[in-house]
Amino acid sequence: MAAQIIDGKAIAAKVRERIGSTVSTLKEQGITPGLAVVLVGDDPASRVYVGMKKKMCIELGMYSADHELPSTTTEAELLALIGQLNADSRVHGILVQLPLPDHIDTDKVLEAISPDKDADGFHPYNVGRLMIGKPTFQPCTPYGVMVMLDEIGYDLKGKEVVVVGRSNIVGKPVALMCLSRHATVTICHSRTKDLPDVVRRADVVIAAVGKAEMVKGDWIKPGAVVIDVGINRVGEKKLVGDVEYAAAAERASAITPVPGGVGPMTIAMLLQNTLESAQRKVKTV
Ligand SMILES: NC(=O)C1=CN([C@@H]2O[C@H](COP(=O)(O)OP(=O)(O)OC[C@H]3O[C@@H](n4cnc5c(N)ncnc54)[C@H](OP(=O)(O)O)[C@@H]3O)[C@@H](O)[C@H]2O)C=CC1
Ligand SMILES: Nc1nc(=O)c2c([nH]1)NC[C@@H]1CN(c3ccc(C(=O)N[C@@H](CCC(=O)O)C(=O)O)cc3)C=[N+]21
Repeated sequence: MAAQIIDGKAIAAKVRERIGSTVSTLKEQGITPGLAVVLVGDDPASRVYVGMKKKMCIELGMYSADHELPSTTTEAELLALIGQLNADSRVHGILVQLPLPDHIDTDKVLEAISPDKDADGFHPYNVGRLMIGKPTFQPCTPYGVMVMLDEIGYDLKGKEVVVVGRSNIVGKPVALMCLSRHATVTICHSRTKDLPDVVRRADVVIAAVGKAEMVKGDWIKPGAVVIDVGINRVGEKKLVGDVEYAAAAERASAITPVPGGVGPMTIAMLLQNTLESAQRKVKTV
C-alpha cells in the first residue's frame, strides 16, 4: 500500500493561518508580536531561511527586525546587539541563525539571549524545562515534528521510536518530546552498532543525520511512520532527505517528503513560539 505523504507545506500553512488570526486579536489589545532574526556572515542557505522568516512574519502581521552583520563581526559586538534586543519591548522572539563564524563562541551567544525571548528554545534554561517535562519555548524543528504527528492523528503512547542523530537542536529534543508522550525511545548516533537492525524495530523513525539517503528503505518496518528531518543538497539544486525516500515510501504507512516536509514546519513553529511569547507577556502585564 502506498504511504500517506505528510504534507508539511500544507500543515505549516494551516499553523500560520491560526497564528495570523491570533495575531489580529493580540493587536486589538495593543500588542504586536515581534521577531528579531540575526544573521552573521553571508552563507547563501542561511540567507534564504532568514528571507523566508521575514516574509512570513510580515504576512502574519508581526513585527520583524532583521540584523544582517558581516562575517567579521566580533563576539562582543554580537553580544551587545543581543543585549539591545533583550531590552527591546517590541521584540518577543530572538533567533540567531546558526552556524556562527568560528571566531564566535556559539554557547556564549545562545546563553546571552534572554530565556523569555528564546524563540529557538536553545537556551539551557529552556532545554532544562523541556528535560523536566515543563517546556516553555520548544525547539522549532522537534515541535514541528510533534504537530505533524498530531495532524495525522498518530498517538505515540507505547510506540517504539528510533531517532537517528543526537544533536542538541534536533535529535535530543525530539527524543525527549516523544518520551513525554510515552513512547519508548532509542537514540542512535555515529557509534551505534547495527543501526539497520535498531531502525527495523521502529514504529516511528525520525532521521536527523545530515547524510543524503543514508537510512535505507529496507530498514523500515512495514507500516512504520517515517519522519525525515535531513536536508541535503545534491548537485546544484536538488534537495534530498536522510531517508531513501522512494524505497521507504513503499513500506511506510506515512512519510514526510523533502522538500515540503519538516522544513516548512520549522519556520511555522518559530512564528508560533514568537506568538506564544507575546501571549505570555500579555498575561504578565
Ligand atoms: N528540516 C529542518 O527544519 C531542519 C533540518 N536540519 C537538517 O537535519 C540534519 C541533521 O541536522 P543536525 O541535527 O543539526 O546535525 P548534526 O550534524 O548536529 O548531528 C548529526 C547527528 O547524526 C549522527 N550521525 C552522523 N553520521 C551517522 C551515521 N553514519 N550513523 C548514525 N548517526 C550518524 C551524529 O552522530 P555523533 O553525535 O556520534 O557525531 C550526530 O548526532 C541535517 O541534514 C540538517 O540540515 C536541521 C535543522 C532543521
Ligand atoms: N538558530 C537557528 N534556528 C534554526 O531553526 C535553524 C538554524 N539556526 N540554522 C539552520 C537550520 C536549518 N533550518 C531550516 C529551516 C527551514 C527549512 C525549509 O523550509 N526547507 C524547505 C526547502 C527550502 C529550500 O529550498 O532550500 C523544505 O524543506 O521544504 C530548512 C531548514 C533551520 N535552522
